[in-house]
Amino acid sequence: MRTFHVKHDDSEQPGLPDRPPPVASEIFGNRLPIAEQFAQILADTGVSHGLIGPRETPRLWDRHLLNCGVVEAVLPHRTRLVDVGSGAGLPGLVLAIARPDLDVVLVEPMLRRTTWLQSTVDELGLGNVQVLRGRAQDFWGKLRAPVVTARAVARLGELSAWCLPLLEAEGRLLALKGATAERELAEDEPELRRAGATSGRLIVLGEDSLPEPTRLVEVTVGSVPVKPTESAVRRSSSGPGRTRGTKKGAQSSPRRGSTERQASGG
Ligand SMILES: C[S@@+](CC[C@H](N)C(=O)[O-])C[C@H]1O[C@@H](n2cnc3c(N)ncnc32)[C@H](O)[C@@H]1O
Repeated sequence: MRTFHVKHDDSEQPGLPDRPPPVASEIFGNRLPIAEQFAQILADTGVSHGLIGPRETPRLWDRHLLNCGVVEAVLPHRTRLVDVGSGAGLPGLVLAIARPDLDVVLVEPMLRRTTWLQSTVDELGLGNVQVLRGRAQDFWGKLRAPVVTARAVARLGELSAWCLPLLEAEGRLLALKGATAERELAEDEPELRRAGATSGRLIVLGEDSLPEPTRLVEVTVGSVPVKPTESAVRRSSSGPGRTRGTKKGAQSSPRRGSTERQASGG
C-alpha cells in the first residue's frame, strides 16, 4: 500500500490570520503586538461569533486592519472619535490601538456585537475605548465629537443624515468607502447638503504602501452644529430605539454650502 503525507502550511489553516506586512509597523509602531492580538481575536471569536466571514481570515491585515489603520494619518492628536456601526471594531478599534491618544466611542446597535466588542476591548486592555449600544440616531443630542467614522454602514447620503448631527462645529465625518466613493459623493451631493454638509471630498490613503488604497470620503460641517433633518427624524422614530450602554460602559439650522469634490493623495 502506498502512503503519502500532506504538508500543511500553518498560514493557510482556517482560523489563523495572515502575517502583518512591513507597513503595519509604520502604522501601529510599538502597539503592533496589540494589533496582532486583535487579528488573532478576529480570526477566532470574530469568526465563530459571526462578526467576520471565515474567508476574511487570510486577508485580515490587507483588507481590514491596514485599510482602517491608515486613517490614523488624518486624525489630529488627542481627538475624540465616534465610530458608527462598528461591527467587529472596524475602523474604531483599530484606530484606538494605533493611536492611544484618541478617545474612541464605538456605537453599534446589535447586542451580540457590543458584547463581543466589550470583551475584546477588555482582553486587549484598551483604556481609551467606550462601547455603546444603539443606532447613530439614538445618540442625537446626547453624543457629539469632532470626528465620526463609519465603514460599510450605509450610502453616503443616508450616513450623513445619521452622522452629521453627532459632529461638533467644524467636525468631520470620515466614511471609508470602496471603489464607488467618488460616484457616491457625486450622486448623493444633494442629500449631503440637506443633511448640513458644507463640503465633501475624496481622500486616498496608502497609495504607495497598501495593495488596495483606502478611499475615504471626508464630509465636513460648518461653525454651527447641525440638527437632524425632519425626514431623518421621521424615519428614525419608526425604528426601535435601542440606546444602551454595555456593562462598562441645542442645535441650530443646518448649514447649506457647496460640496467640494477633490481627489488627493495621502
Ligand atoms: C456591514 S457592517 C460593517 C461593520 C464594520 N464597520 C466593518 O467595516 O466591518 C454594518 C454595521 O452597521 C451597523 N448599523 C446598521 N445601521 C446602523 C445605524 N443606524 N447606526 C449605527 N450602526 C448601524 C450594523 O449593526 C452593522 O454592525
